[in-house]
Amino acid sequence: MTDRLGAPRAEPIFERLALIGVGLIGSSIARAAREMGLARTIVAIDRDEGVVGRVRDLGIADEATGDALAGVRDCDHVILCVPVGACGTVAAAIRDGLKPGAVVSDVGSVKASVVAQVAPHLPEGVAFVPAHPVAGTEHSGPESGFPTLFLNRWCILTPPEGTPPEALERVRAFWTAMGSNVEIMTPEHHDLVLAITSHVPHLIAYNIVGTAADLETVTQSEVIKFSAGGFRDFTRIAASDPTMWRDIFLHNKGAVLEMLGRLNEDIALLARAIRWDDGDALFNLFTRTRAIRRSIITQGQETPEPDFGRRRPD
Ligand SMILES: NC(=O)c1ccc[n+]([C@@H]2O[C@H](COP(=O)([O-])OP(=O)(O)OC[C@H]3O[C@@H](n4cnc5c(N)ncnc54)[C@H](O)[C@@H]3O)[C@@H](O)[C@H]2O)c1
Ligand SMILES: O=C(O)C(=O)C[C@]1(C(=O)O)C=C[C@@H](O)C=C1
Repeated sequence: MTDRLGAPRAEPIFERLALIGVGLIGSSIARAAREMGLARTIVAIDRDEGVVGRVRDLGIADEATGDALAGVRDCDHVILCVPVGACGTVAAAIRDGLKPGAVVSDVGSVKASVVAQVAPHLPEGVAFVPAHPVAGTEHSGPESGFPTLFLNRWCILTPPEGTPPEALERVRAFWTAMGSNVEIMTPEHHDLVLAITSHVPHLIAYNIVGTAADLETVTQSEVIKFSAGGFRDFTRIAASDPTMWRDIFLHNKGAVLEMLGRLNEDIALLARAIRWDDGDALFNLFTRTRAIRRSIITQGQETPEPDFGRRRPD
């Protein structure tokens, strides 16, 4: 048995792993953990009985249940893979089932709010190591997951002060074995960085697709007919799960509004450059942004198309 980096793995990192919420991320973890032998037993938990049935049919976990309290019993690693707005409710529901020494984590796209929601519910002796795999697609549900999702992607950990080092190391080893590069930062810093690199870009995509669809002179059919290049890329992002993204914006309000303020100022500058024929200003900005795109590809954070190994084809 080897991990994603090819290192031999003798023993699982966890005995019993519970994944609560078995959609894109939860099912990808199940597949990767199973493939690499990171847990002896994988328990899949979802409040949607339809999802529980599909997880059983897919055979991606050893056990599948709709009962979170019973599902987490005896688990030494419990990962919340639900929308960020549901993390507090789930933590309260599993509290009495968590065994001493268990390590609780999550995969939420927002960190400060998740820490505030979850930490108060965790009993003494249970460690909390929040995580955010910066990897995903616009698809949802257990069928959309795949084991290489986290390969060469960042996973950001935001451990609260006083987290037992052993718990942190086990979570780090778990994500490293799935192929991620692990970085540690505070929840607040995470939320600020992700506001500009992930959250605001999604808001822009939702906005541009919504505006185009609303335009009276551009009919819906023309939007579909002519959506070839840039607009089509926006529609991929704007197809992302509405519940997940509603929760992200409501739970990272401060940082998103701060970045939007900055963005509005910069858009006003671009409008001014266009109005006054300031070609140099436009050319200089576009040259800088092209260099950023190229450096992202060089660092392996984006794979040139086609790449059906990481991202499912449309
Ligand atoms: N999709 C991405 O690109 C991506 C990337 C990184 C992190 N995340 C984060 O991962 C989490 C899950 O996202 P996803 O894309 O896997 O979502 P998803 O919609 O594919 O799956 C979420 C699952 O959670 C279940 N669920 C919801 N509330 C629940 C509850 N109270 N108890 C038990 N199950 C519940 C749903 O039934 C669903 O099966 C979110 O917090 C999101 O912010 C998503
Ligand atoms: O690639 C995509 O479709 C994504 O939206 C993935 C993406 C991102 O913005 O990069 C979305 C949200 C997650 O928290 C992490 C990753």
